[in-house]
Amino acid sequence: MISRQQLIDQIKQKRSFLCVGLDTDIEKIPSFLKAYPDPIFEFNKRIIDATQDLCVAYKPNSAFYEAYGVKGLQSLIATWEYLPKDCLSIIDAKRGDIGNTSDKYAKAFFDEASSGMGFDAITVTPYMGNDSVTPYLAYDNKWIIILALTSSVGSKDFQYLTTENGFLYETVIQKANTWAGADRIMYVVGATKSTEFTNIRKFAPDNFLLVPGVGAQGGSLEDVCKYGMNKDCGLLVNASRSIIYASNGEDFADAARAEALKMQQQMEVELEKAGVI
Ligand SMILES: O=C(O)c1cc(=O)[nH]c(=O)n1[C@@H]1O[C@H](COP(=O)(O)O)[C@@H](O)[C@H]1O
Repeated sequence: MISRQQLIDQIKQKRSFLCVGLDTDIEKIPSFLKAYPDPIFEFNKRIIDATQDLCVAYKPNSAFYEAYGVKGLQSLIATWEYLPKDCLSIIDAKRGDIGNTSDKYAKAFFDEASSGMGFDAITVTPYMGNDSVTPYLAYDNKWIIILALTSSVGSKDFQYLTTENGFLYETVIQKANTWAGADRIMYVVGATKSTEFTNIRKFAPDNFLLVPGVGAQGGSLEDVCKYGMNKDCGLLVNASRSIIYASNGEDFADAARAEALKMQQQMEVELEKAGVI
């Protein structure tokens, strides 16, 4: 379990707010790993070993594991067990359902004694409202990360619809702020929406924002920091494909490290610029 203050301390210590996304695709990992009993875990293990001093969070995306049934879940559990305990562990599951079902999702990803996994945080969709989110908050010291303004092209379909309180994504943030504080809730805001960050900070001045969309999706780290960084940093910037598939040869872990280092160095500059470190 990582508290808000511990996360801030980690960011200052590692001079990084990088989240490495473990979207591990059996079709994309180097073929020599297929000789191992659990190639997906073997890949993740080497990526984690190569990057853990450069990042403060890891985010396995559940779809990449669920796609392979029981074996995929075993790889996910083994990966969770291997994650360094000083890093925030985020399961990117994007769940949302009625209360008694959310209870089971929360148990699946938070309750180690039940499922073998005890992630620190989960991504959730807010569409079903308060009772779909409360079951996760019943777990002390765990985080929920609510989809607010996503990096996807389809974000315009619903998230920019106007309500009496402004855009729908603004209403989502205002409402979710009444469910718990910045010590329990983060919001997902896509890096591809960097100019919107100023607006988002009006509604979520203190919350950490999980920011996917740099790297493969083309978002700008500099712009995200310019418009979205707060006095505690307040950002976790995720990169998945650009780091983990930097090479598909035997040097993949070194190549991942080089990419992560490049991002960490840019982050250090931004943290200094903003006076966080
Ligand atoms: O919740 C997310 O993490 C997420 C939200 C969003 O708006 N956009 C987005 O890309 N993501 C996730 O962030 C990761 C981005 O991966 P890369 O584009 O490879 O860096 C994937 O796991 C996506 O599912």
